[in-house]
Amino acid sequence: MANPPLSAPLYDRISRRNNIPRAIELIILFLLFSLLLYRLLSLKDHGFTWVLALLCESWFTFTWVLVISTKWNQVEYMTYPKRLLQRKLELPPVDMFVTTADPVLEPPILTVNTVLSLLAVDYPADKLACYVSDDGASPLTFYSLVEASKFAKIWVPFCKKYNVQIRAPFRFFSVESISPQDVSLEFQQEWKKMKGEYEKLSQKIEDASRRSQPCELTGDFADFSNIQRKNHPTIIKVIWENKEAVANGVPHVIYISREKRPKQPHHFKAGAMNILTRVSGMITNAPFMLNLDCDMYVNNPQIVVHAMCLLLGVSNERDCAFVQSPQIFYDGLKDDPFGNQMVVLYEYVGHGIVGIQGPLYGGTGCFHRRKVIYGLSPDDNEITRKLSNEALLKTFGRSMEFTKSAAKILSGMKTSSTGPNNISSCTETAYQVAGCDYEYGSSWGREVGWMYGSTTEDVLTGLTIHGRGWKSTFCSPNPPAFLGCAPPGGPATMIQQKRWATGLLEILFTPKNPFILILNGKLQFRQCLVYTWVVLWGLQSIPELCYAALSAYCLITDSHFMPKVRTNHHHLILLSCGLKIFEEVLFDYCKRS
Ligand SMILES: O=c1ccn([C@@H]2O[C@H](COP(=O)(O)OP(=O)(O)O[C@H]3O[C@H](CO)[C@@H](O)[C@H](O)[C@H]3O)[C@@H](O)[C@H]2O)c(=O)[nH]1
Ligand SMILES: [Mn+2]
Repeated sequence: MANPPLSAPLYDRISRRNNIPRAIELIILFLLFSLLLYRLLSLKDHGFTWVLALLCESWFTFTWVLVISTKWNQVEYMTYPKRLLQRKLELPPVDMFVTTADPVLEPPILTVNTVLSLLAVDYPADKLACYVSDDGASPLTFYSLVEASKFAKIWVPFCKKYNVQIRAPFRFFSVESISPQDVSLEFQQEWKKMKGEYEKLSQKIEDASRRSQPCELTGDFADFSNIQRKNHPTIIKVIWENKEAVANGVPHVIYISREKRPKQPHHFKAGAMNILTRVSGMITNAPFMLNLDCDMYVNNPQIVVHAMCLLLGVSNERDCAFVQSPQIFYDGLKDDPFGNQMVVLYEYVGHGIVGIQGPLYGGTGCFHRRKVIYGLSPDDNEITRKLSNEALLKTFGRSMEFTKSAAKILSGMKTSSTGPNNISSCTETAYQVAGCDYEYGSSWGREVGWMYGSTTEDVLTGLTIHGRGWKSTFCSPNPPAFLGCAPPGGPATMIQQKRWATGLLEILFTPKNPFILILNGKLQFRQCLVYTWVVLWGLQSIPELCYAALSAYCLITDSHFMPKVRTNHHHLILLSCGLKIFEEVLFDYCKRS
């Protein structure tokens, strides 16, 4: 096939045809309204149960309206990495962030795999830097990363030479078995060697985790001696520096454990992300940033190029503040009984949001434009005012070096990755911006960076960005960009959902809540409905619980809260249930086919 012309678009935005689901959803809405009307008309003949049923059903109808609006225009993006590479542009630098917080709950071997998969992506290594934030200040995590970066020097070339698909070794060696027919002898030998080396690495980490200290706390490890997890100074270590800026080498690896003091708020992940942003701003200052949770590895090595198709390919930057990939989990339970895979959320609701103002920021698997994180609006008329020294110091804090680097980003100046031999010197100044009193009096967490005030900092941060008038895009290449590790179900899932429900409700009590943002006119009306649905998600449990309890109550008291079958309305209810089931089956069918 002939190559497409160089001017061919880097992506396509495709609207899904969903007329049948739309029709079904509208019929269900009609039936819900009929039920409400029926209840209202016959309310005086019944007592408390009907009032309660009416209240619950009103809530369900309200959320159904929000859901219909959300799912109405479903959109997909197709990206064409080959076209981007064909253009032979100089690809922009990307800073890659990984957050980890607890070496027990998040075993370092997982973090190591995430980091290795990032180091091995198909993108020029001299344009990449990987920053790991460790909120656990754990010498074990640091030790594991040091060992992993040694392994990376053979792993990365191996992956690139054989174009390995899965570049997180623990998955590669567990999923991919070599079949002698279709691979060369050379590959088989290297595969065995690599497997042996990876086993040695995991054994080392495993042994280290059994000891009270992974190794002697001297030399590079001296900073970890006599510290407490919640009370220690900043530790920044350049684990590996790609000194000669080799495009085929291993990207820089930098370890950061921010300062923690018992009385200072640390703002959980949002705080960690802001430190990563600042420290990387002092060192590589890439215009794009990818962030991953430590338990989510890169499953599609082309993902950075896919994301660049969107970030560089949009005719107006306003259409793409960030590129979000779906959260997909490996090794889920059969048939996903706890809904951990969030299939409906991403497949239907998610694609609907993509068709409005763009996907919500999901906290992981997302590429941000650094300048958007620095508070820029799509058509910022005040940029010169923002760039005055005084304004910069007020917004970004007292570091002159950092404000200089922020000014470069805000003014759109090209920031190349730092040349050879200067990363280590930058880390000296980076200590200042990682201290816990640095943000005091600045706009971090309020106007710039990841937002504080909610444990679901991701939704709040994305909302703030949409509230400034930006749109976002969705990138779901095949194979999936990233794969994560879902809680196994049971209590772990419940604790996580409780945290999300609380965090989402907290958003209502911040000045960035969707109802305030809509007033300034930049958050689109239907996007505001999406956020309303999302932040009220936790409250849905109240009417659901009441509705479920109603049937039990009616059984005990020998009453009823559903229209009696002998009345004329039973067919409506049956029809509504039937349609709902039909819709689910249809969706399931469409997805599988
Ligand atoms: O004080 C903290 C707490 C958490 N984390 C990291 O934040 C990430 C997410 O935390 P986790 O406890 O795994 O939360 P989940 O509920 O699994 O995460 C989902 O929900 C979060 C809040 O909405 C998002 O930030 C995440 O990206 C999203 O995957 C992990 O990498 C943690 O290591 C920190 O760095 N510091
Ligand atoms: Mn998690």
